[in-house]
Amino acid sequence: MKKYAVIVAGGSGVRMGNSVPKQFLLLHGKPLLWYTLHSFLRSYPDLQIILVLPEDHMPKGREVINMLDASDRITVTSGGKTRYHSVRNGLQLVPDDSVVFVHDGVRCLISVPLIHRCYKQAVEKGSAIPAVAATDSIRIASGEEHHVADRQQVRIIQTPQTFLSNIIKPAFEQEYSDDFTDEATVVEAFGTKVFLTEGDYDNIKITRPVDMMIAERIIEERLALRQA
Ligand SMILES: Nc1ccn([C@@H]2O[C@H](COP(=O)(O)OP(=O)(O)OP(=O)(O)O)[C@@H](O)[C@H]2O)c(=O)n1
Ligand SMILES: C[C@](O)(CO)[C@H](O)COP(=O)(O)O
Repeated sequence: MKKYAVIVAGGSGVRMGNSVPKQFLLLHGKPLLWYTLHSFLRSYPDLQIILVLPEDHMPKGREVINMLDASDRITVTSGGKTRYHSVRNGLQLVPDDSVVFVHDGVRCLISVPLIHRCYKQAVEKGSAIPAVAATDSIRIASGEEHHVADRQQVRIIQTPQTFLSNIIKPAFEQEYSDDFTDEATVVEAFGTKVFLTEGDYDNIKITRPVDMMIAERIIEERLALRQA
């Protein structure tokens, strides 16, 4: 099977509150997006990347690609109004008969074993949606009202959400809905069941400044382990 990763890095990072979009912020001296691309490039030698970038930050994105010396494996396209539109732009460049990983550019701690697990399950079942169990108490709230939910039943959803191309590409031809928070919701709305797989607690999405501190620490630990 051909392997394609659509890495969406077309957002502006409002919640991070920095004038530079968070995907270009430095972690241990390298842009956050560098780590994401590096892990996917390492995962399979025959994997191609479609990198979705903000229209007005293309040169910054190209700088990151040049740092990786893998321009023959990375194709760039521009982002859309929402994450859904950015994913759709990326998918247009994915050929049929492929396995497609859709991954947040800002989940920079993605591990190669997780990428392999998603690939294997997507080939077997058509999809692999990484998920981890909730570790906090959970309440469902509506205005002033709220009630406790059984956290054993709650899963926190991550990326790379991985699909056979003949499942995900037609699903993204649907009209956009605000309910589309990830690829799983789009594919389900199209009438196809999706399958979860074990995610990874380190695979956090860098959303707010505190996430940068956590990621910096995890990267330092990984480097120390490699040097030991
Ligand atoms: N129009 C958009 C919005 C988001 N993303 C990407 O989707 C991933 C997850 O989104 P999120 O964390 O929400 O990123 P931002 O939209 O940049 O952040 P915020 O919502 O705080 O503005 C990020 O890699 C982001 O760059 C994208 O490609 N195109
Ligand atoms: C796709 C996702 O990363 C799964 O957890 C998440 O839904 C993206 O969230 P966003 O903050 O709305 O972009």
